[in-house]
Amino acid sequence: MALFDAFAIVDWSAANTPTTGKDSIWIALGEREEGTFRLIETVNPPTRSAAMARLRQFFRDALAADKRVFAGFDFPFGYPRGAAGAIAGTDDWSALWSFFADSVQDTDSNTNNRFEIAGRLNRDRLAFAPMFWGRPEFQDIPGLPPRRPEPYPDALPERRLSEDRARKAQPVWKMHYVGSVGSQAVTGMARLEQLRRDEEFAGKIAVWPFETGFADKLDAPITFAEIYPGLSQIEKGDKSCLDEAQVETLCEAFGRFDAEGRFEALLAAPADLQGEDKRAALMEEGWIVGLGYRLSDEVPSEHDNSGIAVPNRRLHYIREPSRIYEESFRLVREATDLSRFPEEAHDLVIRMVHACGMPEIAESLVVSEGAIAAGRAALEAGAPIITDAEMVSHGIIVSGLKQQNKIVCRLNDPRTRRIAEREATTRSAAQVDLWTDVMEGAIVAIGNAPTALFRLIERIEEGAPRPALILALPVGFVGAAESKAELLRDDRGVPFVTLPGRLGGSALAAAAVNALASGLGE
Ligand SMILES: C/C1=C2N=C(/C=C3N=C(/C(C)=C4\N[C@@](C)([C@@H]5N=C1[C@](C)(CCC(=O)O)[C@H]5CC(=O)O)[C@@](C)(CC(=O)O)[C@@H]4CCC(=O)O)[C@@](C)(CC(=O)O)[C@@H]\3CCC(=O)O)C(C)(C)[C@@H]/2CCC(=O)O
Repeated sequence: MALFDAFAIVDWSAANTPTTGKDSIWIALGEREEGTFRLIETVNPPTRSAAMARLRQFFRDALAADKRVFAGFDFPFGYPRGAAGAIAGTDDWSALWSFFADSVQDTDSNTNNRFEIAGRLNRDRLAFAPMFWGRPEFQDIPGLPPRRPEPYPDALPERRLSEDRARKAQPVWKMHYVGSVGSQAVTGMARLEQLRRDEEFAGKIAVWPFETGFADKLDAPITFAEIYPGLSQIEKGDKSCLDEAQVETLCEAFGRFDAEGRFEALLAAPADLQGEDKRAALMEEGWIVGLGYRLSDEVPSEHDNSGIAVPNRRLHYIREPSRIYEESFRLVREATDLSRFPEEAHDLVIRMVHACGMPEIAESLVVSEGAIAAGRAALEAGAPIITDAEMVSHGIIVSGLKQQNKIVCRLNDPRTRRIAEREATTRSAAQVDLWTDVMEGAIVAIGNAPTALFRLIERIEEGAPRPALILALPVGFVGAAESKAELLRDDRGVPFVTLPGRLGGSALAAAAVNALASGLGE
């Protein structure tokens, strides 16, 4: 027998401004009718207030028609065990919801104080275990570090049991960055608790699994439950964004399961959730609909027992190259402090951070005065690009070199080996002696070998032709920091870009050339 007559599936967002489209709030609404299920409407409200207004109307209409509603929300309904006690004084989910309902200020235009709340909790109630982290790099929030601290506190668990089991789920303490759910949890719990307190709905809402004992008592007019679209493999298809596809697919899948009498199995406690773990799930951590549900043999699926089968089985990831670049550069900008660099160096910093995935390199990267202009002018004049390793050469996007600049690497020149043997040095350093004919006004990109940078400095001191720019990015433990320190001590009149210390690498050197040649485009 079907449990519900109407379904609302909500993809929540903690955005700070009114937002629509990707990464905003999406709500799919559906109804069961004569044994089948149909989607009624999918809406994309720009603010949390607008979303709640639409949901209220949906619930109101359902109550008036004596219909029972299932409402799934894609944010955590609880924190790892022990957190509710620390934050709200009682090991109980409802104390936590009350705490957020009373503390969160979330305006009709979406501005909210979620980061401040996390920072304040870290400073006082969670001072013994300041678990919250993640914020926009330049928003200074006392108590809330931008990145996950190392070492990370261990006085409270980092993950709920359900997050451990749903492999891709992120911990609720992470308030910012891709895939984070911490901010959604804070703003979401606050909004749902306010609805529970509202006279119109008080006593008519049950929160799964806390108040329903998983599937023991599913008779409330409205059931709220935590869902996680990551349990299913859903593709964007012809929808405007993945979020839209996810809410519609789950709404239809849940509605269909229920019409077939199979939805209760997704709400039941998994057989292997027992003892203290089950108690924690029921008291404070919560659970995710369908997590641990074993698909029956009649449903063909590639899933193991950690997922819900929906018709579409392709993994979800961004495939379009241009979108990957666009999204990546957007995230790099968000996470990187560019304020120290002149405008003209921004593309270079962004591309380098993009190449190694470490925004923190921007804290120590050195771009000497005039380096960017010198590099661009050299490329424009058709100067060659000299590299210490083939890897650097191969990382350079040739289509971005408007003057078809020559790329020179003499590591594998037969003469290099002979010099290396004669001088008892590396091939990387030996090849520098063969650069004389191309060095005047060139860009030298060193991404691997510290000995190549040392030898280049020696050659410049010996009076060899001067390059226009040195991209000094050797990497490693032997000589990398020392060779760069030598250049920083005295640049011998040649502009340079360098990253002090061990960090560097061929990819970074190639990315630096690519930024000079074509900015953030091809
Ligand atoms: C000591 C060397 C280091 N190499 C590192 C890292 C990587 N090197 C790779 C590869 C494939 C190559 N490295 C050579 C340049 C080779 N590496 C050395 C040398 C022995 C000495 C360099 C120096 O200390 O200045 C050097 C050989 C030489 O005689 O110059 C390479 C030429 C070796 C070879 O194939 O013969 C070769 C370059 C090939 C090319 O592209 O042309 C790695 C891919 C190895 C790997 O990880 O599998 C890696 C790439 C790192 C990068 O981003 O470029 C270190 C760690 C840089 C190290 C120097 C510092 C240290 O701590 O030891």
